[in-house]
Amino acid sequence: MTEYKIALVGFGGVNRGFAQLVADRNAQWKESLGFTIKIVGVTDLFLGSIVAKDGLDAKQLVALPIEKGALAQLPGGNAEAFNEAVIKHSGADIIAEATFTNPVDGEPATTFCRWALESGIHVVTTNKGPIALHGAELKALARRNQVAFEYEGAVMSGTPVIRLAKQALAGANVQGFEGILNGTSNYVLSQMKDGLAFNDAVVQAQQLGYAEADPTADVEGFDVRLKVVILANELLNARLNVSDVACSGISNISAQDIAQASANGESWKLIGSADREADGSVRASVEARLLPNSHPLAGIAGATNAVSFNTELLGAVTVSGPGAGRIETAFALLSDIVAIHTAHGK
Ligand SMILES: NC(=O)c1ccc[n+]([C@@H]2O[C@H](COP(=O)([O-])OP(=O)(O)OC[C@H]3O[C@@H](n4cnc5c(N)ncnc54)[C@H](O)[C@@H]3O)[C@@H](O)[C@H]2O)c1
Ligand SMILES: N[C@@H](CCO)C(=O)O
Repeated sequence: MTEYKIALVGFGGVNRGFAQLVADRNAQWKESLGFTIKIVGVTDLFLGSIVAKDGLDAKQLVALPIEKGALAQLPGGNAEAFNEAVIKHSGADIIAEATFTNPVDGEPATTFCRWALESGIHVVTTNKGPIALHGAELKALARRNQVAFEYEGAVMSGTPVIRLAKQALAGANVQGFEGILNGTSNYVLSQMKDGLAFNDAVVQAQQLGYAEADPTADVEGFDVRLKVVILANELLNARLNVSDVACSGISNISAQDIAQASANGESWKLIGSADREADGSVRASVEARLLPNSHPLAGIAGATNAVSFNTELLGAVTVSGPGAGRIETAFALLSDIVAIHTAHGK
């Protein structure tokens, strides 16, 4: 029986959700997935850090109060976040990286991924920054060190669109995609349709664990822009940079605009899209669009996301599912570990 030793880098909503899954389901995974998980380290800027080579009690971690330096309350814990020591020296086989997404330079998460990969440790991450901004370099580093770099949760949370499009649609020739790729902004638009004010809807999305640390990234389209870059580079072999993608958000859509759209049988949606052009180049954008209610993406409500892949052989293939949420995104980390087990497991 394989036991994976995991260190959690960032212990906010997603990695706490992952600890919750371990607490509730580890015994079940032994039967259904053929492995179990031992959490051997946690490090978080706010909570501190801890290493326990014999394993930490996942239930105890889930119950940890969200207080500055809280990990110091556990035996052997420290109020300081010794990120490098936890990543390199906790004895982990896999690092689960879930710190803040930095849409500007992807740091410090990219450095965390480099430390792990250079040390021969697999990385699973839900952080969009390292992949959108440094994906090619990190994938090459993983290959050189014969370890995995997996990031299914970076796009559409627990809904497995990256693997689905790369593996199950291989040969169908994806030519482009359009989708609702941000749970927070879609939640805000849905709540505004039901009469809630923009700012109150953003606060609700934060409370539900959907929003980025700075929700400007959600409502101004920056988060979708990272996801468009990730999907276009993965599926269309594009080499897009963030600056190649024209980007605007939903903050200028008023309650009146939404009411007017409803009266006309239309809905506002924040759409990220990319298409291969006749000359082989890829054009991508993020913008709010007014869709007729008959459009397949118009009825996608709340934090649900959906993406429609335009394929040469099948036409449109549309996938919809959770686009944000703590447990939903923690599931993506589990699916990455399953992929590692399939490719590298004994
Ligand atoms: N929440 C979601 O629905 C969701 C979905 C998909 C992807 N993501 C991505 O997953 C990541 C984690 O999301 P979350 O909701 O858990 O965020 P969060 O804000 O709840 O948690 C992030 C944690 O990282 C810690 N952190 C930040 N910088 C750090 C550093 N330099 N060193 C150590 N710890 C640091 C913070 O203290 C915080 O506890 C983000 O990159 C987010 O964009 C989140
Ligand atoms: N803040 C992001 C999390 C998922 O990447 C969203 O709302 O979609």
